[in-house]
Amino acid sequence: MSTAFDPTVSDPTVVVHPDQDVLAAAAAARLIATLADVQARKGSASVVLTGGGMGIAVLDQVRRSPARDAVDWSALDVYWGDERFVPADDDERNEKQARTALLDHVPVDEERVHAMTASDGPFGDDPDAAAAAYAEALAAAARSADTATSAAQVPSFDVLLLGLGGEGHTASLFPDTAEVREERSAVVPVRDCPKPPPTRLSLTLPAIRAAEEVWLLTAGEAKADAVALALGGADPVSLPVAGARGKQRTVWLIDRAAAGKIQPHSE
Ligand SMILES: O=C1O[C@H](COP(=O)(O)O)[C@@H](O)[C@H](O)[C@H]1O
Repeated sequence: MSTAFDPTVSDPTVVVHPDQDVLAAAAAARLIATLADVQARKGSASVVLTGGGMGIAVLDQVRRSPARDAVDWSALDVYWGDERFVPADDDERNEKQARTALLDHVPVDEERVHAMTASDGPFGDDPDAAAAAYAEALAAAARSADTATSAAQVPSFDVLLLGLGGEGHTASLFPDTAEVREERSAVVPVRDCPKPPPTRLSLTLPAIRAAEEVWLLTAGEAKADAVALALGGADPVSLPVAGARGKQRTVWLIDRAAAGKIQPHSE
């Protein structure tokens, strides 16, 4: 699997901030401005949220920003790129963390908050059924969008946020797995994950690549090897984050420590 010379996705841009606090504040400002711009243009916007330390720190900064109500929260569709398949009130759940950091504090339309099902939800402890249900919800949203073709499996998300692990996972796509090779489904169940909790749900790389803008958010020296390898053109099967690209923009928003091993020619 490769993204080299793929005309349907964008080349990465890298923005390096001095430290993780500046990064979180700057990414929050960028997110507010981008969603407000999209809403001015189209009337509504969509965002795909991520879990992980930096993803949640950015939402926390959006909540704290005096500019946060530049976004019309009632005209925003909220999705997730991955979810830990645990009970709804488990602190590990990405949805719960996002609600605590931001969504519980802004007037989102709950009908437009599209969380992945929890393990105590309507499908019980069945990640296959939960993944299939999320895929169907995405396909239905794509069918109802003015700009989508009837064949679209997912909406053209306006902004899709991702984090990454030191071994190169992104969303819940881990290296050298069947899930990272998945070409047909938009959403997959993921079992036996090397990072706990072991069972998760994840968008696939083709679903991620349907986004207009993909933003990779990460900080710290522990991520520096993965960042450098991804920007150096690694194979997405062995380094999933290397395959995360947006149609219009792919932006790496990182701190100096995470940028420490980037080779000059790989930006
Ligand atoms: O488990 C997860 O981890 C990644 C990265 O998180 P980080 O805390 O190491 O930055 C995140 O992107 C993903 O959404 C989450 O489920």
